Amino acid sequence: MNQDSEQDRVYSEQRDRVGDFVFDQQVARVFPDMIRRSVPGYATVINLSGVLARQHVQSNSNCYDLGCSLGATSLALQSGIEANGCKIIAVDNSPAMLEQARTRVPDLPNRTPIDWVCDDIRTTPIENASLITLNFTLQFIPVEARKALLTRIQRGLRPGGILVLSEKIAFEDPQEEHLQIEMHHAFKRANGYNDLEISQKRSALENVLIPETLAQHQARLKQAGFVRADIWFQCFNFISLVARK
Ligand SMILES: Nc1ncnc2c1ncn2[C@@H]1O[C@H](C[S@+](CC[C@H]([NH3+])C(=O)[O-])CC(=O)[O-])[C@@H](O)[C@H]1O
Ligand SMILES: O=C(O)C(=O)Cc1ccccc1
Repeated sequence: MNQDSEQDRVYSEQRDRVGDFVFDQQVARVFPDMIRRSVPGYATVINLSGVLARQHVQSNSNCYDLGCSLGATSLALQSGIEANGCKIIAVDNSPAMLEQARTRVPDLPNRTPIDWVCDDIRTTPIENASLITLNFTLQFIPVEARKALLTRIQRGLRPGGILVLSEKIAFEDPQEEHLQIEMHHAFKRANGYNDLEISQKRSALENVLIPETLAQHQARLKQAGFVRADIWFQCFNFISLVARK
């Protein structure tokens, strides 16, 4: 079990009706354990976001962590940033998540400051950015709103700026889709989730987390004005892309 959170048992009891997944207090309390046991490669993607920050963050610029949850990515960015005069703006619209993020992450002197903002990433202002992360967040935005958000992100980036986009993806080939999902479920089982937990959470996420294919992501990033978008990480049906302005 993760040292800094309770064990995730949210879907362990049989439910008559499984409602839509929400980022409420019950989820916020167990979130580090839930995401570590559910997303293959999560720690790698988050830690390496810090390496990309070291490489790309420009002095006197902003970094945005969109859908920051408890602030894991913001902390990695803070450790990675070497440039001076920067600010990290961590945005999430779940009050339960942000409340915990604010208490968990200490305000350290001589480090890039983190502003915690409770807001909808579809409308929050984005400006003077050299690095923006969407780590496992775009998948929760309604599909029809994704292009407008990516376009605003592209416009908020400085020349040379990057977007780190990490997502659960779908596959065009139904056989590959099936094999990847089976491997993901095997990963969850290996991490102690039972079949009831896996299937109830799957139902809860069905209308809430909408994965798209790599081709759909890359085409839309181009439409939003990014010059290229390259995969730098994949584990089963989870990927991370770096998109360049
Ligand atoms: N419209 C929205 N506006 C703001 N926040 C939103 C919105 N929709 C969803 N969220 C927020 O996006 C986050 C997604 S979790 C990100 C993990 C994190 N990046 C991490 O590095 O640990 C991923 C997951 O749970 O799989 C949640 O905190 C939501 O409240
Ligand atoms: O659990 C899953 O199947 C996921 O796709 C990842 C996830 C992790 C944490 C909250 C919601 C979804």
